[in-house]
Formats: sequence, C-alpha cells, structure tokens
Amino acid sequence: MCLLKHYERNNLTSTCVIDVKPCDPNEWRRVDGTCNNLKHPGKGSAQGGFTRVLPPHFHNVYESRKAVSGEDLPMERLVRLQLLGTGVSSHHLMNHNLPGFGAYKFLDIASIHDVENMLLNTSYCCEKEHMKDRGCTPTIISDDDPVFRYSSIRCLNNTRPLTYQDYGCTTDAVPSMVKKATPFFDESQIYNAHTKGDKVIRTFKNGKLTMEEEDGKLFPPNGPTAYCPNNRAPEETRCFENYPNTLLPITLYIIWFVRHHNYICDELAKLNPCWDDDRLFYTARDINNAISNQIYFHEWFEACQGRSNLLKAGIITKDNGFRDLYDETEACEVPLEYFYVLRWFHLMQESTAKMYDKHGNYVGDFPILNGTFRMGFIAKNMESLTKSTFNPCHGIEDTRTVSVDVANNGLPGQQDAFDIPSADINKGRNVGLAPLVDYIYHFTGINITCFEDLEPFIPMKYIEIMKPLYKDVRNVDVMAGLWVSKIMKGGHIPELLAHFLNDAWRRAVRSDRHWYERPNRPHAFTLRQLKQIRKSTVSMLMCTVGDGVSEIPKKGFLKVSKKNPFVPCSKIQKIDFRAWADDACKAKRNNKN
Ligand code: HEM
Ligand SMILES: [Ca+2]
Repeated sequence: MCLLKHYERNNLTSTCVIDVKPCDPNEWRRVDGTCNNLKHPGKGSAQGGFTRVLPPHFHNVYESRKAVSGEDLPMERLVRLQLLGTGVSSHHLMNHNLPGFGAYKFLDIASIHDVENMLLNTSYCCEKEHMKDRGCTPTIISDDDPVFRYSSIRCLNNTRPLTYQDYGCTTDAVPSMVKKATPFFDESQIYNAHTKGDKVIRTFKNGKLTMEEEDGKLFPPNGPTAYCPNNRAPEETRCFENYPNTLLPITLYIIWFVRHHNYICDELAKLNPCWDDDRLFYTARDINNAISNQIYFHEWFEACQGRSNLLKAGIITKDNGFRDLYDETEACEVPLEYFYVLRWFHLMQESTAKMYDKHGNYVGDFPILNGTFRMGFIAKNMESLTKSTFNPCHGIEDTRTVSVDVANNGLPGQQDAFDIPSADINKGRNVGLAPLVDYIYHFTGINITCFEDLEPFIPMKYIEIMKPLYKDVRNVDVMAGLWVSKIMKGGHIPELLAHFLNDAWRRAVRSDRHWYERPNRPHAFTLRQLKQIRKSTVSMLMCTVGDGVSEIPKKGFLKVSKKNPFVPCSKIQKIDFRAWADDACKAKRNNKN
C-alpha cells in the first residue's frame, strides 16, 4: 500500500502499476491487456518488462556488449557506411504501403517513449559533459565521415532505453526496459495509445470513436497535450490528443483505422438497431482489429515472404477456416526482438512522396520524412499523400542502399542530423540483443564458427567487408547481418527476418486467448463472419476510408504494373456485414422498414 501511495504521489501509476480488475472469462478483450491469460491475469498487460527470443547480452549489467576480445564493437556509423550505401532505388515490386503498414503495425507492440525521451528530455547526449551520462549512448561521427566531414557534426544524439528503474518503479538490480503497449496484436495504437484506455476516445454513442471535421474530412481530435513540433502555424493545426503523433506513413493508417471503426459501427447499427453503444463499440473494435491482423498476417506477410513459404511455415492454410492453437501455458507476449527487427524495413522507406492533384496530375514532390510530427500537413494533403503510396518504395537490390534522408536526415526539424540505420545498430546493442550467430543458431540450428560459415545467408562480397570490420564473426550485430542477407527464395525479405516475424506470429496465435481465428474465444466470430474477415485487403481499407480513392491497385502493397493495374473500387471485395445481423433485432429492424 505504501508503494502504491508513492507511485500515486509521483504520478507513476500509469508506468509502474498493473491494475488488474477481477477477470470474467466471457468478457471482451481488455484494452490494457489484462485477463488475457486467466491463470496469470497481469501477463500481457501494457506494463511490465519484455520477453525475449534469447537472453540479453549486456556488458556491466546494462551497457552495450563488447567484442569477444573485450574491445568496443565497431562504431555504429562505420558499420552503416561500410555495409549500406545511400542512393535512389526503386523497388521492382512493392509500393509505399508495404513499409508503411509495417510501421503502423509495429506501434501495436512498441511505444515511442524512448524516441520521445531522446527528443524531449535527453536531447543533450552530444554535449561534451553529458556524452558519458548513464542515459546517453551518442553515435560518434569520425573526422573522415564522407558526409559530415564537410560540417561540424561529429555526434548524433542517441539515448539508452528507459527502464522501470529509471522511473523509480523498482529498485531491482537487473534493469527492465519499459513497455507501453500490450505485447500482442490488439490494435493498441488505436484503442489504448499511451496506455490511456479506450474511455478517452469513445463518444459513447452508437459505438463510435470521437472524430473532428477539418475541410470536410474526418480526423481524430486535437487536444491541449498533443505534440506536433513540425506543424507550420497557422495553417497546420491537426495534432492528435489520444493517438500517437509520429511518422507520415503511420499517421495515414491511424486516420484510416479510426475512420474504419466508425464505418463498421454504421454498418452494424443499420443491421442491428437493438444493439446499444457498448455492443456496437466492442463488436466494431473486434472486427477492426481482426481486419488489421488479416491484412498483416495474410496479405502483408505474403507480399514479404511469398504464398508457398507461408503455407510451408503453417502461417496460412488452404482451407482458411477456424484455427485454434491456443495454449494457456504459453507466455502471453510477442518478444522485443520482433519489433526491433522491423527496423530492417527502414531500408525500404522511400523519402519522396510524389504528389498528385484531384485529377491525378503529378504536381510535385514532398520529402516524406518532413511529415514526421507534422500531422497538420498530412491532414491538409490526405488525397495527394494517399495516392502517392501507390508508387514504388525504396528498392533493396543487390547492392543494398537506404534513401539519403533516412541515412542522414532522419529527424528533420528536430535534430540537425540523424542516421536511422546507425541508430538501429546503436539500439540493438543498447537493448542487449544477442549477436547474429546466436539468432542463426536459434532459428536454423546452424552453428556459425567463422565468417565463411555465413555464406548460405550473406553474399561473399559483404562477408569480406564484415571481416576487417567485426574481426570475429561472433561480434556481428544481428541488424548488420539482416541488412546484407540474401533474399529468401520465393519471397522478398531475408529468410532470417522471416524467422523473427513468424516466431512472433506463432507466439501470438498460441498465447492470445482472443485471437480472431479461434472458434471458442469470448464473442467469437461465426464461420460465416470469419469468411467475411478473410476478404480483408489493404485495398479494401483504402477504398472504404481513403480520401479520393475511387480506383486502386488490385494488390495494395504492390506497385502498379501490367500485372497489378488500377481497378475501380467496385471491383475490390468488400465485407458483407449481413453476417453480423442479429435475430434478436429482427422485430425492431422490420418496424423501421
Ligand atoms: C518516414 C519513415 C520513417 C522514419 C522517419 C523513421 C524514423 C525512425 C526513428 C527516428 C526511430 C528511432 C530511432 C532510435 O531512437 O533508435 C525509429 C525507430 C523505429 N522504426 Fe522507424 N522510421 C520510418 C519508417 C519505419 C518503417 C517503415 C518501419 C517498419 C516497417 C519502422 C520501424 C521502426 C521500429 C520498429 C523502430 C523502433 C522503435 C523502438 O524501438 O521503440 N520505421 N524510426
Ligand atoms: Ca498491442
């Protein structure tokens, strides 16, 4: 009780305390993740430490690991410069929606509290007197850096991930990293952003979420504590009070999924006039979440890994019916490594949006990264930005590159320079990831003892670069290995990356009692309803709630081509909500007609 008072007094309850109200086995999924596992009701909540695929590798409890020789690992920026070029490259198959939707999905599992800390609280790690602070892990730039040597920039701000110890939640000696989203796929970024719960976003009328109109379009509401430092006053005012204000691609999906919730409510309310606000809200949330997961684990995973690989891995099945792999003894969590490796998609992030007018005429370019923390600009340009997503994303050809802004100007308006992939190496070390070889062993059973052993995974030309850089194969960072890994046969991402993604899927399906494909979860879909969910595609989502979308690429993650032409939205499969018609409402429905 004393501890609780201490947390309350210091405004720490939302970070330090898991408040588990008594569970009812038949209730809907809770937004805070509690009661998912009835035997361990606190597990899977938005608070509490992370689970991991492999135990953490730290030096001195919570410092970045050292090379096996005891020396420092090679500097992050050097690893990036040697393994990844910068340049323009157009993906031969995928469009912007592929990395964009991936980025949206990562916010379901991860939170941006560490990025907020870096920008708002611990922005001084490049100041001489702070470089060695416990909270600082700056990326050092050498004097011969090919880009920054022409400037005075010799350091990029980077921070150590926050722990429950930093917040004063615990005095345990072993640091435990803060988590602020439920560690399974329940659309936290829409329904429980910043662990505020769903009360703050509901209208409590007809199941709907609160939205505001701007220039005739609907958006999540603004509010006094929202933070969008890149908005240009006075025109750009949109900034979400209760949803993450982050990157341009994520923002599009947040707007679409919030609108989509209300669209589902309208459809359900038409059919079921006897349903009250709660019933409409919970059913719409469940359907919206299932649609998002269907798009991710079927369409998006298939675009990344190829259909036959997914069938082989058991992630999709040919019959498409119910699936129940639930095991209450499984830890109720997707691991830290899963969302960390999603950073690999920074390689596919294009930095230019081609903008079009109402009639589809090209009107100019917009630098995508300049849309970060600038929801006002996004709201004013929804049509143009939506259409720009159908263009090819950044390519990952034989010589791997990242786009120039991603490599040098990752946080425009906030930091003079920021190398996102270098930060990815930096963070991998600072969250204590095991080295590449350990993950290869874990997922494939192959024991790598020298650089040449990497050849099945990495082309020799990159192995030759790694040798002098890392000196010992046991030193290689997992992200560095992923950057230059061969692309899997039949798919479009490295095989090792696919192992991480599939591992997350397996854990989610086994441990999430509310997984949408289960026939015997509380409020489960009927088979008829599940078959409707199976029709979900990203093109369906965009045709339903996208601005000015009347035609769409048939496959929404792929660039437009002869094989993947624009088709009218009327040709895209839609969910038939009659599958949710409730007989109990029949009398009322008939009266209305
Ligand atoms: C406009 C495009 C993007 C920008 C400007 C951007 C920028 C950033 C920045 C600045 C960070 C924080 C780096 C750090 O502190 O270490 C970050 C982290 C991250 N990004 Fe991106 N990113 C973009 C696109 C993507 C995409 C397409 C994905 C995945 C599909 C992605 C996944 C992630 C993940 C998983 C993290 C880690 C978050 C965490 O650890 O808390 N990002 N990104
Ligand atoms: Ca979640």
